Amino acid sequence: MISTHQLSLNIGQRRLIANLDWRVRDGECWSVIGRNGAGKSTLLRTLAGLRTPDAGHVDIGGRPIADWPLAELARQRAFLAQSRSDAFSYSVIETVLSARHPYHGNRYWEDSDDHAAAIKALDAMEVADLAERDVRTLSGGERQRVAIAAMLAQDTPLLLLDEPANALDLAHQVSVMGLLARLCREQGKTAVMIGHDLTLAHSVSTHALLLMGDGRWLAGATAEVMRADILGEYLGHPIDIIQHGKRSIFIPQEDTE
Ligand SMILES: Nc1ncnc2c1ncn2[C@@H]1O[C@H](COP(=O)(O)OP(=O)(O)OP(=O)(O)O)[C@@H](O)[C@H]1O
Repeated sequence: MISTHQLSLNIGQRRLIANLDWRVRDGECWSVIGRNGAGKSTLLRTLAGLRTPDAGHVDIGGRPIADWPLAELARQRAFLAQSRSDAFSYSVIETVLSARHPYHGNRYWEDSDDHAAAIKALDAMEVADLAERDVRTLSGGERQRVAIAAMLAQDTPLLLLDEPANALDLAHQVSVMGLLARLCREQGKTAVMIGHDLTLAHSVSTHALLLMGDGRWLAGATAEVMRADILGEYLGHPIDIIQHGKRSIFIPQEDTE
Protein backbone atom coordinates (compact mmCIF):
# COMPACT_ATOMS: atom_id res chain seq x y z
CA MET A 1 0.00 0.00 0.00
CA ILE A 2 2.65 2.49 1.09
CA SER A 3 6.41 2.19 1.19
CA THR A 4 9.43 4.38 1.83
CA HIS A 5 12.75 4.05 0.07
CA GLN A 6 15.95 5.37 1.65
CA LEU A 7 13.76 8.07 3.20
CA SER A 8 15.56 10.68 5.31
CA LEU A 9 13.96 13.54 7.21
CA ASN A 10 15.84 16.45 8.76
CA ILE A 11 14.78 19.43 10.80
CA GLY A 12 17.42 22.13 10.55
CA GLN A 13 20.78 20.44 11.16
CA ARG A 14 19.17 17.54 12.98
CA ARG A 15 18.53 14.21 11.27
CA LEU A 16 15.26 12.75 12.54
CA ILE A 17 15.03 9.67 10.33
CA ALA A 18 17.81 8.13 8.22
CA ASN A 19 17.44 5.77 5.26
CA LEU A 20 14.02 4.41 6.18
CA ASP A 21 13.20 1.40 4.00
CA TRP A 22 9.77 0.41 5.10
CA ARG A 23 6.86 -1.43 3.52
CA VAL A 24 3.27 -1.33 4.77
CA ARG A 25 1.02 -3.92 3.17
CA ASP A 26 -2.74 -3.84 2.61
CA GLY A 27 -4.69 -4.67 5.77
CA GLU A 28 -1.84 -3.91 8.16
CA CYS A 29 -2.33 -1.58 11.13
CA TRP A 30 0.88 0.18 12.19
CA SER A 31 1.62 2.22 15.29
CA VAL A 32 4.42 4.79 15.15
CA ILE A 33 6.08 5.07 18.54
CA GLY A 34 8.78 7.36 19.89
CA ARG A 35 9.59 10.13 22.32
CA ASN A 36 8.26 13.70 21.98
CA GLY A 37 10.09 15.32 19.09
CA ALA A 38 11.29 11.99 17.61
CA GLY A 39 9.79 12.89 14.23
CA LYS A 40 6.51 10.96 14.21
CA SER A 41 4.31 13.81 12.96
CA THR A 42 6.98 14.89 10.50
CA LEU A 43 7.02 11.36 9.09
CA LEU A 44 3.23 11.14 8.92
CA ARG A 45 2.98 14.45 7.04
CA THR A 46 5.62 13.16 4.62
CA LEU A 47 3.65 9.94 4.10
CA ALA A 48 0.57 12.05 3.37
CA GLY A 49 2.50 14.00 0.73
CA LEU A 50 2.34 17.24 2.72
CA ARG A 51 6.10 17.48 3.24
CA THR A 52 8.94 16.77 0.80
CA PRO A 53 11.54 14.24 2.02
CA ASP A 54 15.12 15.42 2.47
CA ALA A 55 16.26 12.24 0.70
CA GLY A 56 14.55 9.17 -0.72
CA HIS A 57 10.89 8.87 -1.60
CA VAL A 58 7.47 7.58 -0.58
CA ASP A 59 5.41 5.34 -2.88
CA ILE A 60 1.67 4.80 -2.63
CA GLY A 61 0.40 1.81 -4.59
CA GLY A 62 3.88 1.45 -6.11
CA ARG A 63 3.86 4.98 -7.55
CA PRO A 64 5.93 7.87 -6.14
CA ILE A 65 3.66 10.15 -4.17
CA ALA A 66 4.84 13.21 -6.13
CA ASP A 67 3.48 11.59 -9.32
CA TRP A 68 -0.09 11.26 -8.01
CA PRO A 69 -2.53 13.94 -9.21
CA LEU A 70 -3.93 15.57 -6.05
CA ALA A 71 -7.55 14.52 -6.59
CA GLU A 72 -6.47 10.89 -7.10
CA LEU A 73 -4.19 11.05 -4.06
CA ALA A 74 -7.17 12.27 -2.02
CA ARG A 75 -8.99 9.05 -2.97
CA GLN A 76 -6.01 6.98 -1.77
CA ARG A 77 -5.11 8.44 1.60
CA ALA A 78 -6.86 10.36 4.36
CA PHE A 79 -4.90 12.26 6.98
CA LEU A 80 -5.91 13.14 10.54
CA ALA A 81 -3.77 16.02 11.82
CA GLN A 82 -2.81 16.26 15.48
CA SER A 83 -4.63 19.54 15.98
CA ARG A 84 -7.05 21.67 14.04
CA SER A 85 -8.49 25.12 14.33
CA ASP A 86 -11.92 26.04 13.05
CA ALA A 87 -11.79 29.62 11.80
CA PHE A 88 -15.28 29.58 10.24
CA SER A 89 -18.75 28.54 11.23
CA TYR A 90 -19.47 25.19 9.59
CA SER A 91 -21.95 22.57 10.71
CA VAL A 92 -20.73 19.08 11.56
CA ILE A 93 -22.48 17.60 8.52
CA GLU A 94 -20.91 20.22 6.20
CA THR A 95 -17.48 19.42 7.63
CA VAL A 96 -17.90 15.71 6.96
CA LEU A 97 -19.45 16.28 3.52
CA SER A 98 -16.42 18.35 2.51
CA ALA A 99 -14.37 15.15 2.79
CA ARG A 100 -16.37 13.79 -0.16
CA HIS A 101 -15.01 16.41 -2.60
CA PRO A 102 -12.42 14.02 -4.08
CA TYR A 103 -15.38 12.09 -5.55
CA HIS A 104 -17.10 15.08 -7.14
CA GLY A 105 -15.16 15.50 -10.39
CA ASN A 106 -16.71 18.54 -12.05
CA ARG A 107 -19.85 18.36 -9.90
CA TYR A 108 -20.23 21.14 -7.36
CA TRP A 109 -23.01 19.86 -5.10
CA GLU A 110 -23.04 16.73 -2.97
CA ASP A 111 -25.39 13.93 -4.02
CA SER A 112 -27.27 11.29 -2.04
CA ASP A 113 -24.24 8.93 -2.00
CA ASP A 114 -22.21 11.65 -0.31
CA HIS A 115 -24.93 12.21 2.28
CA ALA A 116 -25.24 8.47 2.93
CA ALA A 117 -21.44 8.16 3.38
CA ALA A 118 -21.37 11.19 5.72
CA ILE A 119 -24.24 9.94 7.88
CA LYS A 120 -22.73 6.44 8.05
CA ALA A 121 -19.40 7.91 9.22
CA LEU A 122 -21.10 10.15 11.81
CA ASP A 123 -23.03 7.12 13.07
CA ALA A 124 -19.85 5.06 13.35
CA MET A 125 -18.27 7.82 15.48
CA GLU A 126 -21.49 8.23 17.53
CA VAL A 127 -21.83 11.92 16.63
CA ALA A 128 -24.84 11.76 14.25
CA ASP A 129 -26.93 13.67 16.80
CA LEU A 130 -24.50 16.60 16.45
CA ALA A 131 -24.93 16.86 12.64
CA GLU A 132 -26.39 20.38 12.65
CA ARG A 133 -24.12 21.80 15.36
CA ASP A 134 -21.49 24.45 14.60
CA VAL A 135 -18.11 22.68 14.85
CA ARG A 136 -16.80 25.58 16.95
CA THR A 137 -19.22 24.66 19.75
CA LEU A 138 -18.03 21.04 20.10
CA SER A 139 -16.00 19.67 22.98
CA GLY A 140 -12.45 18.47 22.23
CA GLY A 141 -13.45 14.81 22.13
CA GLU A 142 -16.56 15.48 20.02
CA ARG A 143 -14.47 17.51 17.54
CA GLN A 144 -11.93 14.68 17.34
CA ARG A 145 -14.66 12.15 16.55
CA VAL A 146 -16.09 14.44 13.86
CA ALA A 147 -12.60 14.72 12.32
CA ILE A 148 -12.29 10.92 12.29
CA ALA A 149 -15.81 10.68 10.79
CA ALA A 150 -14.63 12.99 7.97
CA MET A 151 -11.70 10.64 7.35
CA LEU A 152 -14.02 7.64 7.19
CA ALA A 153 -16.33 9.49 4.78
CA GLN A 154 -13.33 10.15 2.54
CA ASP A 155 -13.34 6.34 2.14
CA THR A 156 -9.69 5.83 1.25
CA PRO A 157 -7.74 2.55 1.43
CA LEU A 158 -5.00 4.26 3.49
CA LEU A 159 -5.63 6.04 6.81
CA LEU A 160 -2.87 8.16 8.36
CA LEU A 161 -3.76 9.24 11.90
CA ASP A 162 -1.78 11.51 14.21
CA GLU A 163 -2.86 10.59 17.76
CA PRO A 164 -6.44 9.50 16.96
CA ALA A 165 -7.14 8.73 20.63
CA ASN A 166 -6.32 12.33 21.63
CA ALA A 167 -9.04 13.95 23.75
CA LEU A 168 -11.23 10.81 23.63
CA ASP A 169 -12.70 9.46 26.86
CA LEU A 170 -11.87 5.88 27.83
CA ALA A 171 -14.91 4.28 26.18
CA HIS A 172 -14.36 6.14 22.91
CA GLN A 173 -10.62 5.37 22.90
CA VAL A 174 -11.51 1.69 22.96
CA SER A 175 -14.38 1.91 20.43
CA VAL A 176 -12.59 4.21 17.95
CA MET A 177 -9.34 2.26 18.03
CA GLY A 178 -11.28 -1.01 17.81
CA LEU A 179 -13.11 0.29 14.75
CA LEU A 180 -9.83 1.22 13.06
CA ALA A 181 -8.45 -2.26 13.75
CA ARG A 182 -11.61 -3.84 12.31
CA LEU A 183 -11.42 -1.69 9.16
CA CYS A 184 -7.94 -3.13 8.58
CA ARG A 185 -8.83 -6.72 9.49
CA GLU A 186 -12.20 -6.98 7.76
CA GLN A 187 -12.09 -4.43 4.94
CA GLY A 188 -8.39 -4.59 4.06
CA LYS A 189 -7.84 -0.91 4.86
CA THR A 190 -4.34 0.08 5.91
CA ALA A 191 -3.68 2.31 8.91
CA VAL A 192 -0.58 4.10 10.16
CA MET A 193 -1.24 5.83 13.46
CA ILE A 194 0.74 7.69 16.08
CA GLY A 195 -0.02 7.06 19.74
CA HIS A 196 1.62 7.33 23.15
CA ASP A 197 -0.54 4.70 24.89
CA LEU A 198 1.47 1.51 24.41
CA THR A 199 -1.26 -0.79 25.74
CA LEU A 200 -3.82 0.67 23.33
CA ALA A 201 -1.33 0.64 20.46
CA HIS A 202 -0.44 -2.99 21.11
CA SER A 203 -4.09 -4.05 21.35
CA VAL A 204 -5.01 -2.71 17.90
CA SER A 205 -1.81 -2.83 15.86
CA THR A 206 -0.33 -5.64 13.82
CA HIS A 207 3.01 -3.83 13.47
CA ALA A 208 5.01 -1.00 14.99
CA LEU A 209 7.60 1.47 13.75
CA LEU A 210 9.86 2.79 16.49
CA LEU A 211 11.68 6.09 16.00
CA MET A 212 14.68 7.12 18.08
CA GLY A 213 14.76 10.74 16.91
CA ASP A 214 18.43 10.64 15.84
CA GLY A 215 17.95 8.79 12.57
CA ARG A 216 17.60 5.28 14.01
CA TRP A 217 14.42 3.30 13.53
CA LEU A 218 13.07 -0.22 13.94
CA ALA A 219 10.08 -1.73 12.13
CA GLY A 220 8.38 -5.08 12.55
CA ALA A 221 5.46 -7.11 13.85
CA THR A 222 4.33 -5.96 17.32
CA ALA A 223 5.50 -9.26 18.86
CA GLU A 224 9.03 -8.56 17.59
CA VAL A 225 9.46 -4.87 18.35
CA MET A 226 7.09 -4.05 21.22
CA ARG A 227 9.36 -5.74 23.73
CA ALA A 228 10.22 -4.22 27.09
CA ASP A 229 13.96 -3.92 26.39
CA ILE A 230 13.49 -2.36 22.95
CA LEU A 231 10.70 0.03 23.99
CA GLY A 232 12.68 1.06 27.07
CA GLU A 233 15.59 2.05 24.85
CA TYR A 234 13.48 3.91 22.27
CA LEU A 235 11.37 5.73 24.87
CA GLY A 236 14.27 6.43 27.23
CA HIS A 237 12.48 4.90 30.19
CA PRO A 238 12.29 1.32 31.52
CA ILE A 239 9.01 -0.46 30.88
CA ASP A 240 7.35 -3.54 32.34
CA ILE A 241 4.92 -5.67 30.37
CA ILE A 242 2.29 -7.60 32.28
CA GLN A 243 0.17 -10.34 30.72
CA HIS A 244 -3.52 -10.04 31.56
CA GLY A 245 -5.31 -12.92 29.82
CA LYS A 246 -4.57 -12.38 26.13
CA ARG A 247 -3.70 -8.73 26.66
CA SER A 248 -0.34 -7.14 27.27
CA ILE A 249 -0.33 -4.17 29.65
CA PHE A 250 2.61 -1.77 29.30
CA ILE A 251 3.63 0.05 32.47
CA PRO A 252 6.44 2.60 32.85
CA GLN A 253 8.67 1.69 35.80
CA GLU A 254 8.63 4.15 38.68
CA ASP A 255 11.63 6.34 39.32
CA THR A 256 13.46 4.76 42.25
CA GLU A 257 14.91 8.02 43.65
N1 LIG B 1 8.74 24.05 11.65
C1 LIG B 1 9.61 23.62 12.55
N2 LIG B 1 10.63 24.42 12.96
C2 LIG B 1 11.53 24.00 13.87
N3 LIG B 1 11.50 22.78 14.44
C3 LIG B 1 10.51 21.95 14.06
C4 LIG B 1 9.51 22.33 13.11
N4 LIG B 1 8.66 21.29 12.95
C5 LIG B 1 9.10 20.33 13.78
N5 LIG B 1 10.20 20.72 14.45
C6 LIG B 1 10.97 19.93 15.43
O1 LIG B 1 11.20 18.67 14.84
C7 LIG B 1 11.14 17.65 15.83
C8 LIG B 1 10.15 16.58 15.39
O2 LIG B 1 8.82 17.09 15.48
P1 LIG B 1 7.55 16.14 15.34
O3 LIG B 1 6.35 17.00 15.48
O4 LIG B 1 7.69 15.33 14.12
O5 LIG B 1 7.74 15.20 16.63
P2 LIG B 1 6.77 14.08 17.22
O6 LIG B 1 7.57 12.82 17.31
O7 LIG B 1 5.51 14.01 16.45
O8 LIG B 1 6.54 14.65 18.69
P3 LIG B 1 5.28 14.61 19.71
O9 LIG B 1 5.28 13.25 20.35
O10 LIG B 1 5.67 15.66 20.72
O11 LIG B 1 4.03 14.95 18.96
C9 LIG B 1 10.79 18.35 17.14
O12 LIG B 1 11.96 18.52 17.88
C10 LIG B 1 10.18 19.67 16.70
O13 LIG B 1 10.42 20.67 17.67
